[in-house]
Amino acid sequence: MIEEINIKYEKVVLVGIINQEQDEAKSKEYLDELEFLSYTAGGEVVARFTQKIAVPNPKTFIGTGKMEEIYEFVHEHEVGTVVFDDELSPAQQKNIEKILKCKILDRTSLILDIFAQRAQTSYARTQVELAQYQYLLPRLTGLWTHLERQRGGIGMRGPGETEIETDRRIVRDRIALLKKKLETIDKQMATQRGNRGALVRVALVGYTNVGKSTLMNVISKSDVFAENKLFATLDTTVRKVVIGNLPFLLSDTVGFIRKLPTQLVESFKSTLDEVREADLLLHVVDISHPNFEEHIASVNGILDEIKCSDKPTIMVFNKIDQYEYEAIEEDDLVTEKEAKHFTLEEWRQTWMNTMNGNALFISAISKENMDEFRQKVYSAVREIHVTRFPYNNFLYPEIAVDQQEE
Ligand SMILES: Nc1nc2c(ncn2[C@@H]2O[C@H](COP(=O)(O)OP(=O)(O)OP(=O)(O)O)[C@@H](O)[C@H]2O)c(=O)[nH]1
Ligand SMILES: [Mg+2]
Repeated sequence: MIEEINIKYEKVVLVGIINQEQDEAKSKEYLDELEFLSYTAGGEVVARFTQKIAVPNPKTFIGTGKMEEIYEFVHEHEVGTVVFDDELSPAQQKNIEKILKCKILDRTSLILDIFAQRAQTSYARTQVELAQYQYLLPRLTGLWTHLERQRGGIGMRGPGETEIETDRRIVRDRIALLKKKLETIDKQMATQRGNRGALVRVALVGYTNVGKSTLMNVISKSDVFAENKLFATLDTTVRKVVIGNLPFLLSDTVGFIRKLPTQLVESFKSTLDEVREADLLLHVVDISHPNFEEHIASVNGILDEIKCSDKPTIMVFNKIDQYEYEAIEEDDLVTEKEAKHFTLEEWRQTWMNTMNGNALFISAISKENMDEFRQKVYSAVREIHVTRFPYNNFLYPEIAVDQQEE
């Protein structure tokens, strides 16, 4: 018998909405990303459904007609999972499940699922487990328990409610336990970080799949797992890197994403501490991605959330080898120039021009502009170093990095 070696992908259907905040094009981009997320989680997207809806239906998120359409498709094609791009309330999730009679996920639960799949170390697993239980807790409520309890009285005190209460207690206990476990690990990690001594600390941050690990491998000549899936990295890797004559610590960490579940931000506290305690951030951007400006905004939002937006930052625009723009024909006087028509040179003249030279354009894969990258990082690290250790200056006289390389 021939063994089946192909990975079995689950059939998945995506659902998104179009409204004032997200027009058709935006909605498509979000669904593209959701498709990539589904694929990373092991799902093959067989159809997408979108609905123009100003205010989501409080009970079922989308309208009845659209729901019927999805129901028919799902049952005709034996689809097991429907993924919504937006966060569903526990009640909505339950209602939709009843109607569609299949597994219902939203963006948050999908991301949590990927994290769960990819968590390697017991530390990462504990963090993910905590986030999952926090997501689960409000969803343990029976749909009507809230109302029932308010009404109380005869016939409303059933075993159902008690069961839910017991379940909830178990989950709460588990959450408390996991939090304690993480606290202990956090303390250990803080000590470890403290033991790393006086070296300047640099952290790679950025949207998922932009090439942080690849860049880490290139500059530290290490071998960090990189692949074309989302959230390849969950644990932080720290390497000592020497550029010119200057040693510093470089950490590669979990990538960010639009609407990163808050439960994850919270439980990945220690992983993110690496970013919080860094002296310098290298914000890596995939400039070949049509949505890269929005990615930057998402990352900045999370940096803000973890109080890191004031840190010295170098913007590293990666994947220039893959950058493409749409040319406007010279005799085309109608098409208005937008972001997708910019050449790299034109991009440099936009807001990037106001970054005081703290914007770099590289390719970690084809190693373009790596000398400029090294020189820039070297200068920034050196500046932090000599400010911190003014008497140590003589150890590191300024040098031109490229002359020192191999
Ligand atoms: N064309 C091109 N591809 C690149 C470049 N840098 C990285 N990649 C590819 O982009 C994909 C993602 O790279 P990673 O290094 O895993 O990205 P990451 O930012 O660490 O991703 P997460 O850990 O998931 O957050 C891989 O397939 C890399 O080969 C580049 O400069 N050019
Ligand atoms: Mg990575």
